Amino acid sequence: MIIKVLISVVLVFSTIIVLYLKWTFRYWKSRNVYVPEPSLPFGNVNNFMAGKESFGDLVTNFYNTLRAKGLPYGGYCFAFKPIFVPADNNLVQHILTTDFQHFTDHDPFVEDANNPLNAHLFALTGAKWKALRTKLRPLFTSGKLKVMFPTLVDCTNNFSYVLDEAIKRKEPLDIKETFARYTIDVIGSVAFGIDCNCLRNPNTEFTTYGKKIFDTGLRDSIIELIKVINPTLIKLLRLDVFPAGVQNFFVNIVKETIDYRDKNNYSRNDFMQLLMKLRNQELKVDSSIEKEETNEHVAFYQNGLTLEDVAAQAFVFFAAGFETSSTTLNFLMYEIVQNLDIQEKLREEIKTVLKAHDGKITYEAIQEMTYMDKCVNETLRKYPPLPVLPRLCTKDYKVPNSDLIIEKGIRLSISVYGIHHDPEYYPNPEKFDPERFSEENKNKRPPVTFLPFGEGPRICIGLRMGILQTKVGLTALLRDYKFNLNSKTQVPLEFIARQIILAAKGGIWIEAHKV
Ligand code: HEM
Repeated sequence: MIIKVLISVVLVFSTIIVLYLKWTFRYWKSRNVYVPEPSLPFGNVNNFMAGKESFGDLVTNFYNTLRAKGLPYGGYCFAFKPIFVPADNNLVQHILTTDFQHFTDHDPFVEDANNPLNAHLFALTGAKWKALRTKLRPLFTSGKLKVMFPTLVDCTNNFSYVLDEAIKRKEPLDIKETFARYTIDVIGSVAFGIDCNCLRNPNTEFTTYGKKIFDTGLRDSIIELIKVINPTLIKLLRLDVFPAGVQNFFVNIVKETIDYRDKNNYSRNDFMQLLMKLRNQELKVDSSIEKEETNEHVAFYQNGLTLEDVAAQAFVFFAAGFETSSTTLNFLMYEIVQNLDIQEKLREEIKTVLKAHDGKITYEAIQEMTYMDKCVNETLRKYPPLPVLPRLCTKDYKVPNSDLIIEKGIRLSISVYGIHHDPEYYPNPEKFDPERFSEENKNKRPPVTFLPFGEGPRICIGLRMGILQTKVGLTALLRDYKFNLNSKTQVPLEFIARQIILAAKGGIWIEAHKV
């Protein structure tokens, strides 16, 4: 009897879910917006949920379909939730910049005392985001970066340790691994004030937990699904957004660092010191910025950052900074081991510029390397580390030249990868051609067609730092070594399906030789 009742309850419950899903699948059709036919159980993301397709590929394919059909936008269904995808350049510009006040957030934010790391800049929403962004802005001025510059250069010293060892053993190198260890050394040092020394010792806790952040699997797809269905469920179900141990590791490191510096009156030129100043309210917010803010924001300024706020920001600098930059270096290397003429031209520029700076890698020398700038930009175009920009509609929005209203609460996916590979903006998009970024060619393209760092008020706050550490790493390497592609690398590349950040299947393997 009980079993019969249970079966009936399950049947009724499943029928309600199926009917509800089918009803939500009609969301876009009922508004005359193009949507590929959604199917049970997850609408248009069944392949993503099964790990067969990356989220980046999913959105890129959809963007390409919209462009092929000549449509300015379309929608897809992530289970219950309708997602909006703009494909028209003007509309993308409106969303990211002109009409930003309707799209201020990345994701709905879940405030949760059990997950203090959640309160980082990328995740925060509305007034809190704006207030914190204003507070953090002074940390990233070129003056501050110049002060941190010697740390970046110091971190390159250990490249030789890894490369010379590989040369001695006649072994190829998984270059992504080497670059990740370099960028962990840089960000660990500038964000946490800790000499991680990962290039010399690959088995530090920083490497383990750093990699864990991006070791995405089925668990992350499920968390993503729960976030899409209803983010507050994360809090209710007491789910940890980050893999086991990550939270404790980063919060404890920050506590220990702050305690040590406070007790020993010790200070360093790094982000941690600046964050500590914000905590103690020593770092003044620019008064012109303060005037722009509403009372709500000003009230938020009046409190310094809490220890958890500091931990969350140091964490996001680390998470957002190390994998993105090492990914850029990784794909840049992939291109220059196949285009040896470009590698040689880069090396020539490095030699010439460094000669004029007494052989030293200085901040000014890096700014003079214009060909390197083009190569880094072309890498970021062809391989944007974040292939999709997320946005949340925070205020109903009428799409220009259309009757469609994007309702508050609707999520958006902006296909950076799709735009960067759109032949209308970048003819022959699979060709690696740094000259696309000559001043003349840049000026020919419409705005918002180069989005590796996003755009508008929510643009990457660490943009200059990311570019700088990529260029410093590349300068040190090409000054001293030549590189070839090893046959272990899969050509053409395939991207790993479950990764949020673009990553090559099987890694990129290279052989190093002394110059
Ligand atoms: C090549 C390196 C990097 C790339 C490609 C990159 C890319 C991005 C992108 C695409 C966004 C989202 C922007 C948007 O929504 O419009 C972002 C946001 C962010 N990035 Fe980066 N990033 C890089 C390096 C860094 C570094 C070095 C740091 C810190 C030290 C950093 C910290 C952040 C933070 C805190 C945000 C959130 C900003 C906000 O929501 O206000 N990033 N980044």
